[in-house]
Amino acid sequence: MLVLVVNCGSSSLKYQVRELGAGEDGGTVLASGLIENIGSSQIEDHTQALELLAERLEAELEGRTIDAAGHRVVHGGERFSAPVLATDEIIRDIERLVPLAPLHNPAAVLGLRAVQKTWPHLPQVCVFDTAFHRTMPEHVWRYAVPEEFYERWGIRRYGFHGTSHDWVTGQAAQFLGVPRERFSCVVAHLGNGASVTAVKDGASYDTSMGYTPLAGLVMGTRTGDLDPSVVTAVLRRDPGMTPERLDAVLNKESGLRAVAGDHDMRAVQEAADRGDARAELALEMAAHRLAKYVGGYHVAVDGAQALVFTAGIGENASAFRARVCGRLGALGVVLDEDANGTRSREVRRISAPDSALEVLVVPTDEEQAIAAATAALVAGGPPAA
Ligand SMILES: Nc1ncnc2c1ncn2[C@@H]1O[C@H](COP(=O)(O)OP(=O)(O)O)[C@@H](O)[C@H]1O
Ligand SMILES: CC(=O)OP(=O)(O)O
Ligand SMILES: [Mg+2]
Repeated sequence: MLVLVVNCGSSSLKYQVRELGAGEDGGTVLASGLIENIGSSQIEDHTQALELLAERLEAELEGRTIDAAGHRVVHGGERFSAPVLATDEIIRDIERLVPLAPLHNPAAVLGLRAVQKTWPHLPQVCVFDTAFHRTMPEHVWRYAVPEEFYERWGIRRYGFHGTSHDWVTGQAAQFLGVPRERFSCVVAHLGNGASVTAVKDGASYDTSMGYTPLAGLVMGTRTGDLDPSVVTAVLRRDPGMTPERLDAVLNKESGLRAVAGDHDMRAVQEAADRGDARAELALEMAAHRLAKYVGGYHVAVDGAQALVFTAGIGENASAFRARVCGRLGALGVVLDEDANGTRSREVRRISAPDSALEVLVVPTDEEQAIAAATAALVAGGPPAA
């Protein structure tokens, strides 16, 4: 089966075509690419991007046709706890969630509609970032605010990056030879967006992102956790400030970018290595925040068996991993410096034999997980891992 995996951003579209055999997990990649600058004079909208993609695929797939499409949908609200086949009704439901994820969901809706227009009979599957976190207990997902915030506006903690946290948890359990339902760990997904999840008995118990993907860790351009009074204070003091502008500041002009002047971990690490004090401060802030979460989540899951690093920074930034693990001595974490410094695309252990917690690096693969879930739903096969 050929599955097109689509990850729509507001101005970009990432795609992969994967071939999956019967019972195969994620298959092999036949084609992949990125269409950028959607909304510019060359590519007006997502429909036009999909037309361009269809043309590219016709050339790349040499006459073979796509059997299904799987979409990453960031916000599934309370309704979706698993992947679903997209119907008109489902697409309208995702559209209704736009107020909860104004930066992420509109693009997914456009992508679903554009695929529908370009390939009218293609089965489409939605895979939600929030779905994995639907197992969080109420005392974790609640905010201590008046009840009507939740009743009227759905204000609660949802959590994101679930497809990645779920996939990485399965890989880590398998690597350690522990049955997933008896595996507890802390997963740090550190990309441009970053979140950390407490996994208890194989399921999400707590996670650092909340109502939106702004909460939690210090990220490339996002603040992470912040006293909400900062928001009201700035709105009151700056007469030119609006909620929309402040949203943009907190999401796009904060985090590493605000402190170090660059959002990219490679650039920040290089600057710190040259002795740049702001870059060093930014890294200390990011590492301190993450280490606090790891300690808290170790307690929350009654003792994690492993700490797992994934995504662009988690998989590649060995110096940042060392900086974080260096703060976890109280948990008995001991890093194997050589293993940490070795580059690889494989699941691997980077903790020393006497470490109280296993520390692993697991490459994430959201596309593979989306392809597997899509194939499983369309073929009625076994559910994805
Ligand atoms: N070799 C590397 N060393 C340090 N950081 C890296 C390396 N490769 C990628 N990164 C960092 O990973 C981050 C991007 O992560 P990624 O998971 O690709 O992001 P996205 O959320 O956009 O998918 C960037 O901060 C980048 O600097
Ligand atoms: C939900 C989220 O933060 O996604 P990304 O990391 O792709 O920005
Ligand atoms: Mg990512």
